[in-house]
Amino acid sequence: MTVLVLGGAGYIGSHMVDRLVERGEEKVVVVDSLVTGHRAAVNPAATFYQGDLSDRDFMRRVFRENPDIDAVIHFAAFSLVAESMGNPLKYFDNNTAGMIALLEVMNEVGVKRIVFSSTAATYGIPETMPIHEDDPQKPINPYGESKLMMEKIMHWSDLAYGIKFVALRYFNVAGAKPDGSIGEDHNPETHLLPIVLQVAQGKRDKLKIFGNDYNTPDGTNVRDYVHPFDLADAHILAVKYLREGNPSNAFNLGSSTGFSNLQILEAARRVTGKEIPAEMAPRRPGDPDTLIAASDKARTVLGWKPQFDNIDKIIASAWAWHSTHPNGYDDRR
Ligand SMILES: NC(=O)c1ccc[n+]([C@@H]2O[C@H](COP(=O)([O-])OP(=O)(O)OC[C@H]3O[C@@H](n4cnc5c(N)ncnc54)[C@H](O)[C@@H]3O)[C@@H](O)[C@H]2O)c1
Ligand SMILES: O=c1ccn([C@@H]2O[C@H](COP(=O)(O)OP(=O)(O)O[C@H]3O[C@H](CO)[C@@H](O)[C@H](O)[C@H]3O)[C@@H](O)[C@H]2O)c(=O)[nH]1
Repeated sequence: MTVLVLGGAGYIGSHMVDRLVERGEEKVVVVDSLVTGHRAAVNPAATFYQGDLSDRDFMRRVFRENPDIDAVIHFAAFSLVAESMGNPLKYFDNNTAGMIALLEVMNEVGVKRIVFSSTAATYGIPETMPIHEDDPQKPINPYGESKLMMEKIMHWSDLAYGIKFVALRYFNVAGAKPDGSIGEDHNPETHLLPIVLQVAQGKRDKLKIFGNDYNTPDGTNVRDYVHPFDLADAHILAVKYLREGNPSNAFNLGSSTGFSNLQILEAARRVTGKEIPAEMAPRRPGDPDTLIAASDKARTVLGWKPQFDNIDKIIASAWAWHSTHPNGYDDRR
């Protein structure tokens, strides 16, 4: 059997590919346009194709050349909340329209299983915390809306074409392979933890904390952090779940513990031993106050057991990457 990983040169996708290759149970094929990803992040044991998943002819060729593909794991999307507020069509085009093109080709070639990156951003401003999978999904930014549309498209494609899906709604992803060989390298970087660690490295002067007047204990946003290896394990379990003939489903993936932006800063100071200067700044548009997952459904139904259950451990793994790769993959285009 072969698994096709879309977006496997990206931050989370590269950890997925690495995990699949090290597990050694199936062949791994990667498709990535490298629009935000890095060729060097892809484990060399995987077969790599550079191209855009919305290019139907290209995707037909990938499936033709790899006839044993029986499941697709789909990470390839744009994912920046703030950017999506200013340029929503970029998100509906790459994320939502990309999903339509992909499902068309999957249906044509008869591949009927897909595990896909959804997000906590589909819930918008939750009415209760922690967030359960059947809570209302009312996104407050175009990124979250683009992902919710992808979930709905998959629902109807299941009914019409029998393409079974698992939507994995990640909360905030942070950390890296603990040996420091792969990690997070976005340009521009907008995520909290890599920015905090770039300040620790001396690459930035200070952290700007976006808003301290939220309805949270210390006024800064609260988020739930999950490690990419734990996500990768959940994807492996989700593929198994679909191969066993189970129905389409959606699962939250988080630690069920919230950390405020100030708590992340304090933890990073503790782990790195660096001062990490910071200042308060205005709110960033599109940020909900608090996002914390109820993730017992993934534990019960999929048998998911996250290993990175401690924020210091997650931050230490990210620091292993940042401190040894001050310029990331060093392949700026
Ligand atoms: N990072 C997070 O905290 C987080 C949280 C929730 C959900 N997600 C989702 O997880 C997925 C991966 O996120 P990431 O942080 O690794 O992002 P990333 O930008 O590092 O990775 C995305 C990868 O997909 C590729 N790609 C994008 N559009 C493509 C296209 N049309 N065709 C082919 N390749 C394409 C990019 O080149 C990149 O390698 C995304 O779908 C994102 O929405 C991320
Ligand atoms: O320089 C910075 C960067 C971020 N933040 C704050 O840090 C928190 C986390 O922000 P960020 O790391 O950008 O993640 P989110 O915007 O919460 O979004 C991430 O987590 C979501 C799920 O919760 C996913 O859907 C998105 O794809 C992913 O980017 C937010 O309160 C930000 O305002 C700062 O204060 N200063």
